[in-house]
Amino acid sequence: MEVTQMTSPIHNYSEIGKLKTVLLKRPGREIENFTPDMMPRLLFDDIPYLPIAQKEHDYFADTLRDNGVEVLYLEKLSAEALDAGGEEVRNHFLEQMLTESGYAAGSIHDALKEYLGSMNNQDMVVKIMEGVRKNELDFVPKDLVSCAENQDYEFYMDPMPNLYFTRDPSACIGDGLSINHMTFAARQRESLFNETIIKYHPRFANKGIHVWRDRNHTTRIEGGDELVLNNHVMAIGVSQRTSADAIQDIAKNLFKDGQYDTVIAIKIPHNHAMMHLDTVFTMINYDQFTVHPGILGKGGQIDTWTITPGKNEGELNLQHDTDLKKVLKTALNLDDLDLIPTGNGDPIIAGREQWNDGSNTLAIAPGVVVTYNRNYVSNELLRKHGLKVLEVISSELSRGRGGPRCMSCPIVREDLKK
Ligand SMILES: NC(=[NH2+])NCCC[C@H](N)C(=O)O
Repeated sequence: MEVTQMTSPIHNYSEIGKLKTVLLKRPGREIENFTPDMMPRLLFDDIPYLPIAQKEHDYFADTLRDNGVEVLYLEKLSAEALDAGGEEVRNHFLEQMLTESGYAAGSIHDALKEYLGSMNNQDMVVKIMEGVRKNELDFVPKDLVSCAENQDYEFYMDPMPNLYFTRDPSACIGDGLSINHMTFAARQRESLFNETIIKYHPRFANKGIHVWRDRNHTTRIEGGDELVLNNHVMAIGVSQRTSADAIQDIAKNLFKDGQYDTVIAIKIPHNHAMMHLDTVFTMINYDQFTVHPGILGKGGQIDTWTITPGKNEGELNLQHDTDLKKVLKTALNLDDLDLIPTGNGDPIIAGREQWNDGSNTLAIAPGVVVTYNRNYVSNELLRKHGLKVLEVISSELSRGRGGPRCMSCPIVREDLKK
């Protein structure tokens, strides 16, 4: 099924088509603005060293630019969207952000509104991302609600250190996107930036972008689980971050309003190291994939459900199978395919390199992938399988538990030639 010409500002019909436009977020003070006891709740396993993390991220962005990719930044687009939307949009965004930060009304709400409201849009966006400490406000709690706040806690608004993982709050699928209700409170506010950009930024507003599923849901889905395998097949992880309900819900929408007719739900272990499908499985060429052996059972089996439209609208057919290769070959119409094991079959190396996102590759063209340099065993194996591997530096970036695919949200890719 051929894809329409690129009329929408979003055009993403595969995991491997030549990457033309991508959304990144440069790490800011938010990745240092927390203490060790906050790490579990903020989903971090260490506290990165900001200047080096920024240097590494700039290297990542330059690697993409050097390969013809237009790099957009979340923090810039968010401020530009508020500029374009005017005072009413800015006020609604700030009120929504304060509400989702726990302050819908009251004296603390008013103090935060005055503090953030005194800034221009760029400074306000950056400050919200960095977090707001109590000592930044000239505010003395007087009423019961504000006095009852935990006085020992440093923040009114938590930092948002996971923002540089732009993969997760939204996912571009075809000429639309999902704007995600995410799983943990630490990340749930993130997709408000994406929603604001799509609604009000001149590049995206009123351009016929289809929202396959918006953030106003209780069931959860994150972009690390959403893989666009081609122009009619998706793979979505049933994971720590994405529920089966949400998968069925977006599948119905994609089938009804899009050109997608197949969603392969892949059940992976529910844990922090493998929080998304793309930490253990990515598509890197027409018939090549990375896979972490740790998700495959003794005979290589894994639970998958191939979801297709049912007889009547809104109904779904599910076909369970445990042979991943067979499921992919059938759905993608491939005679054979190459599942390349992270760590080259060594269980210790596989565990180490998966932890540091050795499976989390970003394809910028068929057979051309960006990976973390630290995963040298997996990188060497990819080269032996004919991949062109562009390594980026990662000592500080990887402390957030995400790799090149996590740190990127493809917006435009060229259609596949075959
Ligand atoms: N697509 C991905 N694998 N994203 C990785 C996100 C890492 C982040 N610390 C979290 O736990 O959410």
